[in-house]
Amino acid sequence: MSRIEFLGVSHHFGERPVLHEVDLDLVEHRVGVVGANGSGKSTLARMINGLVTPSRGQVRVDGLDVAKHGREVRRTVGFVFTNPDNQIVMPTVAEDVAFTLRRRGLDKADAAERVAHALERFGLAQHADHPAHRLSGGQKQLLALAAVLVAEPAVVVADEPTTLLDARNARHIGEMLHGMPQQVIVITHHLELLDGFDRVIVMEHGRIVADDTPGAALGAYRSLLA
Ligand SMILES: Nc1ncnc2c1ncn2[C@@H]1O[C@H](COP(=O)(O)OP(=O)(O)OP(=O)(O)O)[C@@H](O)[C@H]1O
Repeated sequence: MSRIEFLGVSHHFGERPVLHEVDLDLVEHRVGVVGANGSGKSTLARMINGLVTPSRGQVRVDGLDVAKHGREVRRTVGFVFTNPDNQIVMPTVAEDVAFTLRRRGLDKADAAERVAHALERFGLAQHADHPAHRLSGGQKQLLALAAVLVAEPAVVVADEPTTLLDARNARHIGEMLHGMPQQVIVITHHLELLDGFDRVIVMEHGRIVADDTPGAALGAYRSLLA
């Protein structure tokens, strides 16, 4: 597994403080992050691959300061957004999955094989040449995940990947995330997604208020919500 460290991380957007002195050392296979709306989860997640740079402190991935080595870190950390429409950039399903690989300079035959394998794995093979925007919401989320995973990142950060999905597709994406060999960091309001995870972090007002096994952490979170 990779090692993701937050060292004294604070953040503010303009005048608004969003994270306060966060210290974390994440080495587990599956880590969940929960918390009320606006508690700072997405900001925390985005710092892992440099989409947000902390106002103070440092985030490191395998010892590399994300603020200084963003490009290198993004080869290790794949990011799945809540809304797949923000992530789909090419006209067809296969082209979208191939896009990351093309940017990495893979030769055509090698890339085509990896794309075919990714589409197969995510049940999208029969849609390879279809327009990506015509897929259903669940299929789009699968496409977004396939497009990230085809590059074989060591870490996948997924920010509320099931929020837009119906229960069946949410379960499917949940199973995918759970079964992946990669280190997975999942931000979610769907607490059942975190069953069997190794560690769950609870955030409130930009602070970590619980950090434990899913049972204990989610118990603490439910008490907070009550
Ligand atoms: N780019 C931005 N500019 C200004 N404020 C922002 C920006 N992004 C987030 N915020 C603010 O930072 C705070 C934390 O937002 P964040 O998205 O990290 O929370 P969250 O826990 O992921 O919330 P949710 O569960 O609603 O997605 C919120 O008050 C939000 O309005």
